[in-house]
Amino acid sequence: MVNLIVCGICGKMGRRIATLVLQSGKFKLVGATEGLPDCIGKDVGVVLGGAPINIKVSEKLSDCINEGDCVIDFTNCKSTLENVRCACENKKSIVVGTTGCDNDFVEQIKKLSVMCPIVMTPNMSLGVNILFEIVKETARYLGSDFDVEIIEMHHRAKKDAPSGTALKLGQKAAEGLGINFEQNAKFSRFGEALRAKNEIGIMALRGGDVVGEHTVIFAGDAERIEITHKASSRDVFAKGALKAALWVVDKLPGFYDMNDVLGIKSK
Ligand SMILES: NC(=O)C1=CN([C@@H]2O[C@H](COP(=O)(O)OP(=O)(O)OC[C@H]3O[C@@H](n4cnc5c(N)ncnc54)[C@H](OP(=O)(O)O)[C@@H]3O)[C@@H](O)[C@H]2O)C=CC1
Ligand SMILES: O=C(O)C1=N[C@H](C(=O)O)C[C@H](O)C1
Repeated sequence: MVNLIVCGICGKMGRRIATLVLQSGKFKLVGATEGLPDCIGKDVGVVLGGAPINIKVSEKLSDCINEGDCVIDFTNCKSTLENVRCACENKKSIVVGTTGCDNDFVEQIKKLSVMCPIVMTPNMSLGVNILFEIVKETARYLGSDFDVEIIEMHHRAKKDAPSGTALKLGQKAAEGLGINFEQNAKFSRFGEALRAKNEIGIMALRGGDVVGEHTVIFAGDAERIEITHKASSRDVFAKGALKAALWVVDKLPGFYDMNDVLGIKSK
């Protein structure tokens, strides 16, 4: 049984993770945190729409960290960094799903991972993690005669763009092509925009309640490959996060991703 703390319990992902945890025989929910003032101090069971379970929503991870073995964090960059620091200083493991953070954030998380095991990935679904590898391999086979374009669509409440997943898909395509992603990424187009060789285009659409959709297009002369992943429920991410928590809880300090959790060997 893994004693789990969920950060961002009143958010879209936090709610689904905590609900699945309460239905699972492998986890015990021992703590939760939230930034929303209306949610802090409430009973977690009530927050999730059920009966009280005698666990209160804390304002800070340091208020409940002693109870847990592992933390799952889907919040925002500032809060995630504080939570990773707190987990590592207390020798706990942590799974991070937060996206939209800059390179400096990633470097700081990597530095902290010398103290505790951290799984961090922009997408915890099995399908997308397979897609990452398919995209890398497809780019490698097709080479630079095929133009790579990435389109993502998410719900109207998503705060960051493009999605962390779209960025990682771009990185995977760049790896397959043997080029630098940052130097070749082209975010949206407007006005004069003749396509450069090796450009990797990334477009973000927002609207409605779309859970998460990503399409990678390889456009050649007279033929085109389009590979799409559509998530129709946040449970695919929540189940991936729980799989990561079960995996990471007894690991040595280090920085891990879903390939480690799922046993995917990137070629
Ligand atoms: N890796 C993956 O598989 C996935 C990643 N994500 C990413 O996860 C993140 C969260 O997504 P989602 O759940 O949809 O977003 P939400 O905005 O619905 O939830 C985030 C929650 O975290 C809360 N929060 C803010 N500050 C703190 C704090 N200091 N302590 C605790 N909680 C805090 C927010 O409160 P407030 O509203 O007050 O800020 C909010 O309730 C995003 O970056 C998203 O892109 C999402 C789905 C899958
Ligand atoms: O904010 C979301 O909802 C999602 N965010 C992740 C991302 O930015 O890649 C993953 C998923 O597509 C849902």
